[in-house]
Amino acid sequence: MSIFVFPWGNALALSMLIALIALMLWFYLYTIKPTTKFINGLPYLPSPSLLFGNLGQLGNDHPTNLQELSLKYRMPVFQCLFGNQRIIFVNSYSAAMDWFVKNQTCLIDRPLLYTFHKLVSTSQGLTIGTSPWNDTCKKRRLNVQRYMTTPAIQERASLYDVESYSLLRDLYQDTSNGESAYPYIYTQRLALNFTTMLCYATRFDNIRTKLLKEILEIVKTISSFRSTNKNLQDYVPIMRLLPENPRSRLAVECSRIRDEWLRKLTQQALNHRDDRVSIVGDFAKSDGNGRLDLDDIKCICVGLVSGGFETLGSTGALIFAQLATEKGEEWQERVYSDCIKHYGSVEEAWKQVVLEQKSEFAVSFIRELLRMYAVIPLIPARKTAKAFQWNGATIPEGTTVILNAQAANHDREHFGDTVDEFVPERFLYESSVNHSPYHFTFGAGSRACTAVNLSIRILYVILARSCMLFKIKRDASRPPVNDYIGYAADRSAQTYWPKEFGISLTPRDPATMERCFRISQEACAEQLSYSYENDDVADT
Ligand code: HEM
Repeated sequence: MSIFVFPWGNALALSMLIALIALMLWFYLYTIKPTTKFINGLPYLPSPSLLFGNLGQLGNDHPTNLQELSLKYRMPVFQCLFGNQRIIFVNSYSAAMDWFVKNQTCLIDRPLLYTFHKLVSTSQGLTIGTSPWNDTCKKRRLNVQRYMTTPAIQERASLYDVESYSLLRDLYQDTSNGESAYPYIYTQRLALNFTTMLCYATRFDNIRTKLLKEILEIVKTISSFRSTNKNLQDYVPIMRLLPENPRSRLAVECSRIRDEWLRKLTQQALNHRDDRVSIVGDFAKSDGNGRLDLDDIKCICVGLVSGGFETLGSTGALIFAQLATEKGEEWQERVYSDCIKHYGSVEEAWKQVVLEQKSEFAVSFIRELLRMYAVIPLIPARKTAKAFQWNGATIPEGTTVILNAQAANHDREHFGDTVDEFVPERFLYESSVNHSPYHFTFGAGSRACTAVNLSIRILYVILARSCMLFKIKRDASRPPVNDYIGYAADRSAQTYWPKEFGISLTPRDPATMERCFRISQEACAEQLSYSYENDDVADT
């Protein structure tokens, strides 16, 4: 018998029906209805599912699948749905120029992400790279530029010196017993030290320091919260309501640990404000009357450390992955002879490469390395700050746009048939590709990486100094993977790092190596003494 025959039953059924409709409406509005409208006139990815949008078509490797779909449907730019979020992907060199260079003022903003911005970044505030465009972000970005100018880079030449020396010293020591080493951990330390020296005047001399390991782990985990395919809760809101979301718990825990070591490093820099040069020290000496307050400085520093260390660490290791190929032996000789030609002798080259990038071949090699491996293949999302027209479509304000740098860097129409090969001479001669932007690995336009020149300089120093002193050999039992897709250890990460491989370093001439090492030891005695391990205030 049906309940509908009783008057009270009718009321109950009606309430239940209303509740059900309200629930469905809420469900639709909260988790299914796209956050922004379909953009007329802009191509789109077909067949989105109700709950996940087009995410199901992108598998584990978003950049490569987006690149393939763009080629398959002949759409360099398309809109698609990630859960209920509409996102535009830009996948070719010329479209990247149109969107991110020509229309850069329209793309100056960044969207907020649920996991990264609501869970991870609550305590330290937003870094430059993750902040929407506002007066605070503008002020911080302008201040960071002060440390990235050509004179500022020259002034901090000792940083390139001390870190490249320590890298080669340890790689040599750890492989001189006939063993091979995976250079990534060494280049990670170089990158981390580089940024912690800049910000806090502290470095890690011992590659096995516990805090160093902890930092490397935490920063990697934190950056994974910005990856497009590890954070379903960013795009499918219903996931946020699940009671035990392990990703969210991990996010909160990581941010707590990070705050703790940042507090230690900041304290250490404050303690050394009078005897060491650092961004935190600069601020402290100005007695807080400068244009930045302590919150600004903390945010700038955490942004520089996290922005710099993974990208630079990965690209640095990829130098060795290329030098350890068969052709790499020839390239080592070429860097060596080009440096001798320009600098005169090994010792002179060792001293001068931190000040001048005279070897055109080494510069072209680094550019090609950056083009080949976009270590952040999907550039962190931008948001349109104002509407603009593209190919007849109006792109409204508030739209999320992501540049697929991997696809743009491997655009056959722009780079020709050798696009997927590593050609270190590519940017050496007059050619249709030898102009800025050479590639999109640093992003482009108004929110491009602030540290392009500084990064190229340190990569140049690593390459030149390695080839001046050593012959780099691969471990045949664990050779590097060099293709631009297969090289990445985890294709679902936001920043890629190379799969494990082994190299060893054999000195070209042991006596010259010793002399060059001594030159750096003496020139950088002070910086070497800034080691975290030596500092008794480390754990205060
Ligand atoms: C090989 C090395 C590096 C690569 C490939 C790289 C790549 C990138 C990319 C792709 C972006 C986003 C750009 C965009 O949205 O268009 C970025 C932003 C940024 N990077 Fe780098 N980066 C590197 C090194 C560094 C270093 C060493 C530092 C600091 C010392 C740094 C600091 C920053 C900052 C502060 C931003 C935020 C810019 C903004 O949003 O306004 N980067 N980087």
